[in-house]
Amino acid sequence: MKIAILSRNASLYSTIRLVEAARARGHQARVLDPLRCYLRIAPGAFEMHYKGRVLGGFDAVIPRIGASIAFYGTAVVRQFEMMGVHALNGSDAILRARDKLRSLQLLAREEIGLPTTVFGDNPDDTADLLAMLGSPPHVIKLNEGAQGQGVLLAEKRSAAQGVIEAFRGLYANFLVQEFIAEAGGADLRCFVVGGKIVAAMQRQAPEGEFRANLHRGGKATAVVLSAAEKRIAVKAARAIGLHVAGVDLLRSQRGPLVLEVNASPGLEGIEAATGVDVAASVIRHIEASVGPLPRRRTRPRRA
Ligand SMILES: Nc1ncnc2c1ncn2[C@@H]1O[C@H](COP(=O)(O)OP(=O)(O)OP(=O)(O)O)[C@@H](O)[C@H]1O
Ligand SMILES: [Mg+2]
Ligand SMILES: [Mg+2]
Repeated sequence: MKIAILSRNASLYSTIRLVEAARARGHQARVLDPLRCYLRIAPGAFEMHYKGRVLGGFDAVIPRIGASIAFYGTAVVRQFEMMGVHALNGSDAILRARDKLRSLQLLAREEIGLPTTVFGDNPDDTADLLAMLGSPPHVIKLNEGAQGQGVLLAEKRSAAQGVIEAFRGLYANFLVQEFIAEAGGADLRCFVVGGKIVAAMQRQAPEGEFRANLHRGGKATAVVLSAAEKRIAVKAARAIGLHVAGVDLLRSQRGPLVLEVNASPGLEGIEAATGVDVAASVIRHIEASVGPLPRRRTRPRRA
């Protein structure tokens, strides 16, 4: 197979590992900066160029689309899809995952456990909005944040109100959630590939911090998931429509709760903590999805 890896940085651990795993399994792999892919759209004809040259002949594309380039990056993934190239994660699913509010609505529809969440616009409604959630502490998070940035804990109602006012002043979209105190600053990152958990780690926040993200100083260890945790992680990835997903769970008194579903989960932390060759399982999944070669679609697939 000829596989395109859409990544802004060819020297990132995740990108390097995907290239290695693809080549080790006999495929061609090429890293493309999504912002250097440009598109031509005409009736029934989709074309893409890269740094002055025509791009073509790819069987599959692995999108690694960071939060800051979601609009452009998913347009490129969509163009690949229109050209009949198999996308590991589809453009629509990536956009769903990027929007935490939309993701939580989709998860709740499937009756998947999650921290109760509220969302509102008008300052006149803030008091009632917080009352809908129950007593503090509350977690306030930017709708499109990542790496724990823009996730805050408000111990008191007045603090929550202050943060909400500040976010509104910046025209930022944010959610307010119940704080799951019994998680004790730990979360579970479940790596789902093709409807199966291939690796899982527990991340523990450092002393005095409630966010378990590795970028916030969290420490990762391999973890054995319960049957219920496996089930909910796989179900959450499916509800968002992602073939590869990093599902974040909290262990709570009422069972596992999904925090979010990430469309481009990092490989470094999880491979280091678990010793699992996650990159190889991603490539194996693409092989199974694309099927035996040679086989090239010549007509655009319907969106
Ligand atoms: N409602 C909550 N109750 C308790 N802890 C929470 C809650 N929401 C978030 N956290 C903690 O904060 C961390 C970051 O939250 P979340 O995963 O929603 O944000 P993110 O910035 O998208 O993270 P990522 O880098 O994994 O994409 C979680 O991993 C968890 O440790
Ligand atoms: Mg996230
Ligand atoms: Mg997270």
